[in-house]
Amino acid sequence: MIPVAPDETGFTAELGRRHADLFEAFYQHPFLRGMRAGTLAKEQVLHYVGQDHQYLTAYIRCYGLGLALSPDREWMRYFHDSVAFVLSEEDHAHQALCDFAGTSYADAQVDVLAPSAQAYVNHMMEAGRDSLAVLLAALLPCPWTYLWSAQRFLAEGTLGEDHPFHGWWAFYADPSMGSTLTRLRGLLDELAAQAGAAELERIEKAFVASVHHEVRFWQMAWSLEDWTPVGSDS
Ligand SMILES: Cc1ncc(CN)c(N)n1
Repeated sequence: MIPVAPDETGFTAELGRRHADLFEAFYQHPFLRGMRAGTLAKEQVLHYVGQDHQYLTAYIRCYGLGLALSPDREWMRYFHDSVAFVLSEEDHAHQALCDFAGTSYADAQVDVLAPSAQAYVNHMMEAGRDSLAVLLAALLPCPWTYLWSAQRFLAEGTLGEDHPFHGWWAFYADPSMGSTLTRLRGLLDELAAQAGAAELERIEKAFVASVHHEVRFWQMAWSLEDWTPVGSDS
C-alpha cells in the first residue's frame, strides 16, 4: 500500500509515489511492527518517548524557523497553529505510552538526544537555513509517515480498545490529523510549483533524508541506541 491515492496529483503526491519503498520500510520496521502487535518491551517504549519528546521540542524550533521565513501572515498562521498543536496536543500520544509502561511522563524525560535522533534534528535545522520549501520538505515526513501508518493499521481492523498502544494509534489515526497533513502538503505543492530545478532537487533530497531518518528513529528506539561507543561492551 503506497501513501498516495491513485487520483492524487501534485508535487508531494509524486514524492510519495517515488519514495513509497521508504514508507514501506518505515511501516515494516520491527519497532512499528511491535507497536502493531503490542509486543514492545517497556524499556523500548520509554526510550522512544524520552527521545521523541526531545525530537518534538526541536521540531517546534523548526516551526519557529518557518515563522521567520514566512512571507505573510497566512503562512505565520500556519506555523502558529502547528506550534500550538505539537506543544499542547502531541504529548497525549506519549502519555498513552507512559501509561502502558507504568511511568509518569516527567520520569520518561531525558536530556540527551541519541545519535540517530540528533542526526534527524540536525538535518531539519539545516533545512531551515535553506528555503521555506526545503524546510517544509524536511518537516513533511514526520506527520505523513505516522498518519499514513495509523490509518493503514486501523484499516486492517485489528486495533481493539484493549490494545496496549490503543491511545497512541488512536491519536495518530484521528481524522482531524488528515487536514493538518493536507494543509502542509498543499503549502509545499504551492512552493514547489514556483521553484526552479536546483531548488526542487534540494527539496526532494531533504524529504528523502527525513523519511530515512524516520526509519532510523525506529531503529534507535528498537536498539535502545545511546552514546556508548560501539564495540565497548565486547
Ligand atoms: C520522530 C517522529 N516522527 C514523527 C512524529 C509524529 N509527529 C513523531 N512524534 N516523532
